Amino acid sequence: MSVTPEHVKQVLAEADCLVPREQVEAAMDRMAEAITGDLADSNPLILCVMTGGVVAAGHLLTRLHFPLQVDYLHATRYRGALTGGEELHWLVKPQTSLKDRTVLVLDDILDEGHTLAGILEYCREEGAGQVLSAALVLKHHDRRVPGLMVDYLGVEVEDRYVFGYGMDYKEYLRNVPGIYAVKGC
Ligand SMILES: O=P(O)(O)OC[C@H]1O[C@H](OP(=O)(O)OP(=O)(O)O)[C@H](O)[C@@H]1O
Ligand code: HPA
Repeated sequence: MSVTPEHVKQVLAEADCLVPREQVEAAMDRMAEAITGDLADSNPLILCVMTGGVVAAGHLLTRLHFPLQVDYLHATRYRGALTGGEELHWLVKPQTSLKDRTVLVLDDILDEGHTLAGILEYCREEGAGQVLSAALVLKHHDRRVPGLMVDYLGVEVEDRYVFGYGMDYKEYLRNVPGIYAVKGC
């Protein structure tokens, strides 16, 4: 089926809500508290992983009340599809130097982890002093890159294709204020 606005509306209407808005907001409160406890005195650079990370970043940043800088990168392996390819495509690299910085990589979802693994490797190669990571959502399955986990996590979801709070369904539905699973996926 082609992706028309009508199709997108139907996908949303038929989707299952896995995590309602209030629970996502509460999870972000907890993440912000943990990040503040660890990083408030480290002048961190927060790296938003575009495009999916933009919503989590927007919500989380206003909960962090200490000096920090923000930059972004765009690395993608799904490129609008529901399954990811092998290769990580770097579309934009951060403009701020990572050398000796405490870097916090912030993304919407940790799924199989190839995206995050590639980004963490890049940050270390660029000379970051400390590299930490945060994801709003962790998908529960056993296909993740062995040993990979984020330092700060919002919520866990079952092994289904999810959208909302930055996560897309065929590049749509990132703006949905809740975490939903596509019917049948
Ligand atoms: O853990 P993984 O299986 O590697 O998947 C997680 C990544 O996939 C999504 O990005 P995507 O490539 O879809 O790009 P987008 O953010 O522009 O949608 C998501 O935003 C994460 O960055
Ligand atoms: O379930 C997902 N939804 C949206 N984007 C994603 N990127 C990896 N997994 C997912």
